[in-house]
Amino acid sequence: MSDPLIRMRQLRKVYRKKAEEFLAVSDVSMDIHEGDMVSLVGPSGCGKSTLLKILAGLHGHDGGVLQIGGTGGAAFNPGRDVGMVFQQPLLLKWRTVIDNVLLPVDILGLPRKAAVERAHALLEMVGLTGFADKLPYELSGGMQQRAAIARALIHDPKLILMDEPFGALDALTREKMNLEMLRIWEETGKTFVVVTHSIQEAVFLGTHCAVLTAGPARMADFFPIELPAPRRLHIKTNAEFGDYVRRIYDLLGVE
Ligand SMILES: Nc1ncnc2c1ncn2[C@@H]1O[C@H](COP(=O)(O)OP(=O)(O)OP(=O)(O)O)[C@@H](O)[C@H]1O
Repeated sequence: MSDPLIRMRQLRKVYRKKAEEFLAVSDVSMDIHEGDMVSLVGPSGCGKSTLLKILAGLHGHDGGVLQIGGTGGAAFNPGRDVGMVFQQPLLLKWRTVIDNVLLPVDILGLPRKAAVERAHALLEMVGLTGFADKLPYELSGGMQQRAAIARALIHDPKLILMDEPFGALDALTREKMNLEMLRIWEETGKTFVVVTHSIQEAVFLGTHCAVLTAGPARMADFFPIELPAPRRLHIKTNAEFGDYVRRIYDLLGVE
């Protein structure tokens, strides 16, 4: 098998404030290969966002090993090689949808002409054809989040990090967005790491799942999810799906 895009071994992060120390992430070990869709699930405060911030290069780590980028390729540059999607779309309200999608291009100083073409193609891919010149307030919450996904892909990053991307959406829109996201993942072949509070969502989306626990912070398990592809909503009624969900409930100590 090829070298992983991301290798973590016993990764650890401590937040320090004056004399106080708080262990936010510990014992995180996993290999993430190109094209994987990894879901990170766990209770509030178990360090999911902290782990994403470490992968995004926004925080350092205090112990263990983190290697990103595999071997043979150019060095991994988080500014260029990571696309982020947050719980809120965080679109700039004075910029049109296409100009929001182009924001990373402007920030990174990349050539705009080719990027405009790519932005239109991405808007088509996320189902927003015809909305390029609208302002964010003219879009529904789900549509805004689609624009945020297009923005995360515009600079062709190697790694897409999503922090509770559908947490602010209603249940039905969230299920639709899960399907959309799987389609986008299949079309782009990119590597995704997705934080979720929802055990069902973690199982439905992931090729792999990392289960984190709090108090003390640690990784309880990391395992592949071998459910039929392409995933369709009805697999949620399969016994195998239920087995994965139960495994996570057991790891989290939920009766
Ligand atoms: N900058 C910081 N300084 C100090 N402590 C922090 C900081 N950021 C997070 N923490 C603490 O680290 C722990 C992990 O936080 P983190 O945001 O990574 O958890 P999470 O699993 O993403 O939580 P949630 O699901 O509620 O978003 C929490 O107890 C939090 O209070």
